[in-house]
Amino acid sequence: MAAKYFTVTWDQLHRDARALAWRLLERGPFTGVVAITRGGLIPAAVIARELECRVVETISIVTYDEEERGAPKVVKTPVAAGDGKGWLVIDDLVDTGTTLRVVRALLPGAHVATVYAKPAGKPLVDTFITEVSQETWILFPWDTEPQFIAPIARL
Ligand SMILES: O=P(O)(O)OC[C@H]1O[C@H](OP(=O)(O)OP(=O)(O)O)[C@H](O)[C@@H]1O
Ligand SMILES: O=c1[nH]c(=O)c2nc[nH]c2[nH]1
Ligand SMILES: [Mg+2]
Repeated sequence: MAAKYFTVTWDQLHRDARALAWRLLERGPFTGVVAITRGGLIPAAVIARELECRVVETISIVTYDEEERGAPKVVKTPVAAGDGKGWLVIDDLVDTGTTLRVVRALLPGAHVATVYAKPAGKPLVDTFITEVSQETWILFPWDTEPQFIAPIARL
């Protein structure tokens, strides 16, 4: 269990992904976007829309089983992105940097961006929007659902 949780709603994710697109505008234009699946798919769709980029590729690295980290496994490589030069790589977050280390080795020329970043992974990212502490677990809207909670007075 993480020490703290940072809950992200669909609205907030959309707003933060658009803020990232604003920041990336001056770093482009890009030949295409590579989404790191699965977490990078939604921010990549928002950013590709804002940057008017129609070419979207995917790379799939499996590193976590829920909050448990394992050895990173590449289960899909991008077909069209070459060494990444001129391409924009998007992920939802960087935590330890394990996933991005693998991605950077495969696409050394790419510009790498995430919406959220934790301190240990920050050096692996070229552009990000919001930093949270290393002990915080980010809860994304696709992993959560609203539920009843007890009144504060009863906790
Ligand atoms: O910096 P790291 O310590 O490598 O952690 C960050 C990665 O972990 C999560 O992906 P996950 O492996 O859970 O797969 P998913 O995107 O398919 O959920 C997240 O989406 C990042 O890709
Ligand atoms: O949903 C997630 N939240 C996180 O904080 C995290 N770190 C690695 N992988 C993660 N997945
Ligand atoms: Mg991921």
